[in-house]
Amino acid sequence: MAENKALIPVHLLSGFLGSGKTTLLTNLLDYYKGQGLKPAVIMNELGDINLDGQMVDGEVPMSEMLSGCICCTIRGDLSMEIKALVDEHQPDLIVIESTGAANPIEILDGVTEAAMYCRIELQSVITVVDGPELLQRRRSGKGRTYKLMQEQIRCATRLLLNKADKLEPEELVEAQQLLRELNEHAPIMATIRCFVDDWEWLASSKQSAVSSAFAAATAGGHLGEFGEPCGCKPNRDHASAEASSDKAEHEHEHDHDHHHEHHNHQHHHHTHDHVMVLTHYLNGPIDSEAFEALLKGLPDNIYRAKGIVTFSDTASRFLFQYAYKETDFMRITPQGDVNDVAVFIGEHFSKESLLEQLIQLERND
Ligand SMILES: Nc1nc2c(ncn2[C@@H]2O[C@H](COP(=O)(O)OP(=O)(O)OP(=O)(O)O)[C@@H](O)[C@H]2O)c(=O)[nH]1
Repeated sequence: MAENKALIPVHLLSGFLGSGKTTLLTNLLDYYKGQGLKPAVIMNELGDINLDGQMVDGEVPMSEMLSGCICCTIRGDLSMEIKALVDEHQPDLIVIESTGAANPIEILDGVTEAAMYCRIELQSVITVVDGPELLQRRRSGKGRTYKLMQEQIRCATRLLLNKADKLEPEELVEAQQLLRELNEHAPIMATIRCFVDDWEWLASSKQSAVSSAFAAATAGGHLGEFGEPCGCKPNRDHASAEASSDKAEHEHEHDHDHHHEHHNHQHHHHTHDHVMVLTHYLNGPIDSEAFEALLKGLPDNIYRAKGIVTFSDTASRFLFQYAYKETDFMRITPQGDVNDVAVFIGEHFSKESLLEQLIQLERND
């Protein structure tokens, strides 16, 4: 009988841009599949392409929520996506990877709403913390990004202190102490590439994650009325020439301020001027050295980039990742029909000058 069926656990992966959420997701999926379980995934991207989805096994049922942030602009769709996944695939569990700019407290609303339509239960909010970046942001002052990182930490029922390979022992202790100050309850594990010895520990959570995350986030008056607004800017800039007319439309659509009605709350104001996204479709192969030089020369306020590129000097295609000055290239054969594309995420950077550099790169080949 339906009433006796166990609830489907939902795990929410949170953490700032480039902290390691997709790395964790692929590890977690391997673990679940090894256990003979059938996971399903919801991936959310600010841009209109899901590059991270390329990292996920094609057999895993996946719902892609693009061009917006599930904590605000497309939050209303989240519960419907969860219901559709459950109805269509009957997964044993669902993992949601939010955008790095999302405030998880807002997503919890979407998940609780979904619980009204299908038998699911939020079991954990796992926040992946980029250790070096957290310390760097703490030292350099109290910007909005740092505030958002703090909120993501406060909401967690489990904390992964990731990129431990880039921390000195005393920095590791400092970061652990900071996490403990921000979140008294969530167990903390230091990781390299989000590798966890005990996956059972990571995915299980005795208390109801919704109530503990809400409680942690609102404890001691840390949050304002709703906490820090998310850092996402849903304004997609399609830099390709073909998309330029589209672009004006998107800017018109999204540049005004958004007001959202929250359950049991008054209006909340998302300013949406924090994180910017530039998506540029490349019109052909580019020179690998020139591209690496471009990435190397990116200004500090572009902290994340990713994409798929074809180099004129090598045969295969590459998935590239850039996070806080570190670059990774991985040879791939993309699933489906995927264009060469580069996505840049940062704060208040000049899209025009970056676009100029990209066009120059295309011209030179
Ligand atoms: N040095 C180091 N690099 C890591 C570690 N974990 C992940 N990375 C790298 O950091 C980059 C970002 O990792 P992702 O897993 O894509 O991060 P993400 O949080 O999903 O990024 P967004 O989707 O942009 O928010 C990739 O190049 C990873 O290979 C780590 O522990 N140490």
